[in-house]
Amino acid sequence: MEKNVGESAISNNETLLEQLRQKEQEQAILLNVGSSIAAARKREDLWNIITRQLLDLFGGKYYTLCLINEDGKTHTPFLHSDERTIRSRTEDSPIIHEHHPVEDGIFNVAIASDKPLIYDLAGLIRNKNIPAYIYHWFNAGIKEMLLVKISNGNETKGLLYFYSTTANAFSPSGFRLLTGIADQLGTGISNVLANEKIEQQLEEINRYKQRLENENLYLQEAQRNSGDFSEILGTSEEIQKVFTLISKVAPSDSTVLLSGETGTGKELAARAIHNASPRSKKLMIKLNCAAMPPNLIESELFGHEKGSFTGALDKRIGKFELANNSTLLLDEIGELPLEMQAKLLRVLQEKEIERIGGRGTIRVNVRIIAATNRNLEKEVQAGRFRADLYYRLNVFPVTLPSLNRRREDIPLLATHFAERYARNVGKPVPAITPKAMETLMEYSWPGNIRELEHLIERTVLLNNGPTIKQFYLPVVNKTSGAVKETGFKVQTLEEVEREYILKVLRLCNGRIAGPNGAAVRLDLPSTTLSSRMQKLGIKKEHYVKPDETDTN
Ligand SMILES: Nc1ncnc2c1ncn2[C@@H]1O[C@H](COP(=O)(O)OP(=O)(O)OP(=O)(O)O)[C@@H](O)[C@H]1O
Repeated sequence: MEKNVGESAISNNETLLEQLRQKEQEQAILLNVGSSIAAARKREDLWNIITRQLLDLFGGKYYTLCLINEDGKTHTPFLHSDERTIRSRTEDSPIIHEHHPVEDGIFNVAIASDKPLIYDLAGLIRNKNIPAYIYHWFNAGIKEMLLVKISNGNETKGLLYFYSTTANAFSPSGFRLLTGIADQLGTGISNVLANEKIEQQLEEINRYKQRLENENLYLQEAQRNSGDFSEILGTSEEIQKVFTLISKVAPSDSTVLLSGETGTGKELAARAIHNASPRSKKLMIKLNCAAMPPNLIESELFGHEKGSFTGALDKRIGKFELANNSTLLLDEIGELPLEMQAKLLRVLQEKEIERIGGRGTIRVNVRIIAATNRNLEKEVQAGRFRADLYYRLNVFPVTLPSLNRRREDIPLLATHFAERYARNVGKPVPAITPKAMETLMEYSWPGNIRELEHLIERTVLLNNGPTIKQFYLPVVNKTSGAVKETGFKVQTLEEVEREYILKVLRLCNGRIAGPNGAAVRLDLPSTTLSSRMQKLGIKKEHYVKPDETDTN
């Protein structure tokens, strides 16, 4: 009897010792895993801890860690085993599903329980209304599932599921350790989420910084260009009429519609109006309606909120907002797609804009100057331009004369450009001989002042000596302005480039950007192609048949 008492005392001691050892072991594990969790800053750190340490420790093969969403009604996988390693006969992977209901008969039960729960899957699927993911796991050969609630203090964050391919893999003896680790995971997850938020905010700040830098560059560029446009030259009666109109309209807030052939100085006139207006302290903002795909014009004009459409990675301030209390030049207004015409009209009427994806309207005070080389009246008759928008823009029309109609200004302009470009390249200013000037006077100037300017720039660069004796102009029939049939026509590189771009544009059905656009064929960024086209005076009507213009 005594011996028995002694034996049971020994065995009691051994049990106590065993329990003590187990507790010490658990504490060592808790300490080890706990310090790894405390050091975790990124999601992948936690993924590594669960995948490499916890699965083995508790006898699981796969796991999913789901967090309750802000709505409190759904949960979403936050971390899970590598999906490629899970082979299930159900094609539909529950892991990739974004939202699962909390009240699914399993999740809600497990988060309400103080202890971890073990489920036998074969038994579970005999019940009705079992969530789809249980079938998925069953089909992947899962026999048992262990669930433990994840909390941070009093806040229930979610649930950790362990899955085992063998029966009786999980044991309640590990519950104390598992609960301890789950608590640490709760804190670890909160840290990682806070860190992710900080990184996201930093990224956002960097993007804003980048955007501000871009806007700053744009403004600096506009400022630089405005220096070039400060003077409209000409003494002809035609240009004097324009001066009078500009000086009359400039001080007001009236909308101005500038028309005239390409290169006649519409943008220059717009800058002159702005510079002579009370808004001149602010920069004039310009949007070229033809130089970008129609779907981008809206966001260029009105801006967009981050994520408002695919590709809207950032919030963007539109030109209307940038031009607040200043002037907005809508260049090539005749190219504006009909749908955008309606939106522009609304803004002009309401004087408020709404960013794409924005929640409210923003009041703006913008003076509009529109420019076009199309005959807008004809465009209205052809149904390509809204009559109501035309009347709203045509408050104060100013037509810039073609160079043909102000030939007497050619010597003044040619001398001015020769001076400017010689100074630019550090050469002495060349004089233009009367004979050379005569050839300029005889030419038809389809590209107007821009063409004259480019010719002089080229000539100044190539010219040696103190005088320009000759200009290399396309050979034209003086009366008809047509090129002579000489078999071979010497063309400037710029003309060849112009023709070649036009050919490619026609080949691409007038498309500039996009996979089938001319920019791709020419291996150029579409913005570069658009600015080349602008420099070369290439207009839409040069490469799109009139009946196609509004569909392009
Ligand atoms: N009267 C002028 N005096 C001096 N330079 C001028 C004059 N008119 C135009 N220019 C010059 O000619 C070039 C073309 O002018 P601008 O860009 O204003 O023409 P545009 O009519 O707006 O052309 P587009 O319709 O092709 O946009 C510019 O470099 C400008 O400096």
